[in-house]
Amino acid sequence: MKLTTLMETLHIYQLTNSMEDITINKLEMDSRNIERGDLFICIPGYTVDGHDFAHMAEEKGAAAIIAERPLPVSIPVIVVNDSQRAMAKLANHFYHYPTQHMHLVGVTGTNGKTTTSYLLETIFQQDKKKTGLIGTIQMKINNEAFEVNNTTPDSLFLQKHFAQMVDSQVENAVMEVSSHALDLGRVHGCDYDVAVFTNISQDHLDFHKDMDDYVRAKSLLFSQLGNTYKQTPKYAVVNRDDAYYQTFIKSTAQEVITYGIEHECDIRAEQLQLGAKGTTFTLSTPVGSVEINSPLIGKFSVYNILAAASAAIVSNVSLDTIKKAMEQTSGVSGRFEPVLAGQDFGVIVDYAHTPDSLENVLQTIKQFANNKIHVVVGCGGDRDTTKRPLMAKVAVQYADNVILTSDNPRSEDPVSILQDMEAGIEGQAYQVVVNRRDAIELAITQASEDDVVLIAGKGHETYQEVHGERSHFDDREVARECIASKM
Ligand SMILES: CC(=O)N[C@H]1[C@@H](OP(=O)(O)OP(=O)(O)OC[C@H]2O[C@@H](n3ccc(=O)[nH]c3=O)[C@H](O)[C@@H]2O)O[C@H](CO)[C@@H](O)[C@@H]1O[C@H](C)C(=O)N[C@@H](C)C(=O)N[C@H](CCC(=O)O)C(=O)O
Ligand SMILES: Nc1ncnc2c1ncn2[C@@H]1O[C@H](COP(=O)(O)OP(=O)(O)OP(=O)(O)O)[C@@H](O)[C@H]1O
Ligand SMILES: N[C@H](CCC[C@H](N)C(=O)O)C(=O)O
Ligand SMILES: [Mg+2]
Repeated sequence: MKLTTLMETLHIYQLTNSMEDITINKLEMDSRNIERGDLFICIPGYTVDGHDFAHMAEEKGAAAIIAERPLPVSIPVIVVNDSQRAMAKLANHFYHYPTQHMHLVGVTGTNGKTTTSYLLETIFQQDKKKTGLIGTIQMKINNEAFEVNNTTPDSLFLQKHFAQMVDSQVENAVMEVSSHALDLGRVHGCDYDVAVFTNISQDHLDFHKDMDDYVRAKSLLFSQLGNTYKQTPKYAVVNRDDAYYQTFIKSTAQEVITYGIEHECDIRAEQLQLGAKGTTFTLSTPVGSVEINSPLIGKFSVYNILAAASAAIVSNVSLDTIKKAMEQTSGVSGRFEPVLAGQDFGVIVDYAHTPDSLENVLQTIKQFANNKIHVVVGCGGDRDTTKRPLMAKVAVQYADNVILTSDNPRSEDPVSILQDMEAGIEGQAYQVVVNRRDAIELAITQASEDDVVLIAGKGHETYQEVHGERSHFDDREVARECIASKM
């Protein structure tokens, strides 16, 4: 694309050199990936400043640079106030506004985004749609999976892959929208048709200054809904049972659909029966009622089903299709995933890494457990430190045998993370085993018939990051190995 054409989307900028006759090969925010003819966008990051790599980009053949200040290079520099924001607009323009050509659902909230997104993808596939999905575990285009580094990647990645989805005839896409992404403008220009709110509880207070700031960031998905190009109806899908529901409703000028269990709302789960092997309820909606028999377990799973079903209903999917999809799905990788290796006790791997999700999962296990509950849990390093004592407190409140261990300590000292966790425990018994494999092994060794071992925090993850080094680690694999050596 001609640089002059690309720049039509930016209205306020200064230019240090003529940009006539420059053709842009692709947009790039990382100097290490620059190829001849690319437009390099300098982003001031949390670790380094992209402006410091302008020389490298020039040497590698960049045709021009977007920056927040003039730079000593000989290629044209286009100076903007906010290069993240400019990048989102340029990426959208460069890839021809791909989200205008699909039905796009964004899911935000503290817990349940990944699960709700997968449930919705299953419903859309049951509805015979070509689908796209972007989230914590991976990106999917129809049934092909691709790796992602963030739950909600940067705008360049997003628009590029939305364009790939358009090329693959994707009709319906669903994505998780993290509070970081909303705050950093990664999703500016994404033309959502439906915004879904799951719930709010404490997380990410390292990044956001307090809960109000965190909720404000999440609510941007709703305030920005319809703030785009496609003139189609937009819907805000809101959990009526969450304490913050009003904030999300008031943030949007679009049509609101509420869902829930406890309160009067548009889409509701009635005659709810929570069982150890699955859940049954009547999905009561403005377009009729249908009975759902889901293999998913726990009240929190019902909320995820309701969120997905509500988004599907406003996306014109029939109740019959929703029912079929919800009865066939076997759940999401690493979310309340049982490890079945012939043992006479239960082992569950779950991605609970917040106080609220840990409490939900332990409450669910407690409801059905016939014997002792063991929990192996840690907290991530370089993340919200205030959730550490709270997670430990929840663990001792519900479990009979608590083993505190390492999650992904990242750059932090594993022992000091554990000390932060221990500060939340007053008087109750617990064990500390720094090495995660040893901790899992201990729990499995100590488990007796009909006990349940919950291995929390890492779910689908297939690595562990200790002292900044990543190595292969999969809770499910380790659990299987420990069960095998016990038998
Ligand atoms: C705090 C944060 O969000 N960081 C994100 C940010 O990284 P950063 O600011 O450290 O980037 P940086 O390394 O300083 O680099 C700045 C710029 O210089 C460029 N650069 C750098 C080196 C070089 O040699 N040349 C060069 O051009 C980089 O490409 C970049 O454009 O930009 C990166 C690229 O987009 C992100 O991958 C990275 O996410 C990191 C991995 C991260 O951990 N983010 C978490 C906090 C996050 O965003 N989580 C949310 C929510 C998770 C959930 O609850 O589900 C998510 O959406 O994933
Ligand atoms: N609706 C819910 N309410 C509370 N807890 C939930 C809910 N759904 C799932 N959980 C718990 O939270 C964990 C994470 O679920 P999920 O991956 O779906 O959430 P997420 O919002 O995508 O998380 P992340 O922010 O890490 O991407 C699950 O393993 C489970 O323990
Ligand atoms: N999206 C979350 C995932 C946390 C998962 C946990 N295993 C950890 O590494 O802290 C985060 O980046 O904070
Ligand atoms: Mg997720």
